[in-house]
Amino acid sequence: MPATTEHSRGVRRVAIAGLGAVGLRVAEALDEGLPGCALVAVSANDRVRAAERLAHLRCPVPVVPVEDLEALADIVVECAPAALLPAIAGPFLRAGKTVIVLSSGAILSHQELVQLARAHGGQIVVPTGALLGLDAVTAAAEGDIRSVRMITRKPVKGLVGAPYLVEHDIAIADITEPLRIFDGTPREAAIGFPANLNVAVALALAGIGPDRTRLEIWADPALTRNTHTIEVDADSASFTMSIANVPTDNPKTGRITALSVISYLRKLNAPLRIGS
Ligand SMILES: NC(=O)C1=CN([C@@H]2O[C@H](COP(=O)(O)OP(=O)(O)OC[C@H]3O[C@@H](n4cnc5c(N)ncnc54)[C@H](O)[C@@H]3O)[C@@H](O)[C@H]2O)C=CC1
Ligand SMILES: O=C([O-])CC(=O)C(=O)O
Repeated sequence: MPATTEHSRGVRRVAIAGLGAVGLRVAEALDEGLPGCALVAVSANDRVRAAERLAHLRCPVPVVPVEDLEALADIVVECAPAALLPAIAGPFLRAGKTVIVLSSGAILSHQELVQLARAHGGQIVVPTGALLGLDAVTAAAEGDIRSVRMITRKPVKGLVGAPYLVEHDIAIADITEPLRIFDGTPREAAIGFPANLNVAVALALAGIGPDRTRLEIWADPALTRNTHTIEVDADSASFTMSIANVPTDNPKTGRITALSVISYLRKLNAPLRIGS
């Protein structure tokens, strides 16, 4: 029997759960064509509106409830509100399939999903998303990382309404100077800023974990972009990296987030694959 090649593996059927800033952009890229991948279905909160948002695609796909996605697809891109992560990921992992998780903060409170993946041969993929350099951090983690620190600066409108601000009675709507609103760990931030700090949890999972990684969050009225700076000190290297994200229509989400998913899907079948 001939060896299986990339070419003969067939097309991977991709579903998208959540048709917001990330989901629609990924759907458009799949519709334009990513070699070896085909968009087969999406889930959305409002099915009529979702069908309208998909109407410009060359090949519109069905809009189905999240529980119906697994029967239709090999891979699901989770880009929905964080609370839906178990409902979206569970069926795919139980079937030994792949889940690309954007709401990475929710992984911390749903470790059972990692157990499910282990038990059934599935895989949870956390793409670099709105961050950068997770390849360097995971490489450094193969050695000894002494410290990881992240400083996030966001425009006010990217932070308003976060549960941490409400609970601690921190008003940022009228600030005129940058204000440090949080100094703690990604584990604490995942609870206090569920729609803002997925990147900090991804960094923590890549490096030294959600309790040893240090995180500061600043609200900055002069900023128009979400910016993240990472400082890593390891026995293999020290590095500092920064990214300033152009927001999408959703001020909490940078444009590069969807592009990170698209590049991951493109790499799945690429004859030359750059970056780990
Ligand atoms: N890992 C990373 O680097 C980043 C992660 N994120 C996270 O990714 C996720 C998606 O982000 P965005 O696309 O910006 O959010 P979004 O708010 O623009 O879109 C989420 C979509 O999910 C839909 N939805 C709500 N209930 C649903 C249901 N029951 N079934 C299916 N869909 C439902 C909403 O209608 C909305 O269209 C969020 O959790 C966000 O925090 C965002 C940016 C960066
Ligand atoms: O962390 C997130 O979920 C989003 C974010 O900061 C960004 O887009 O820059």
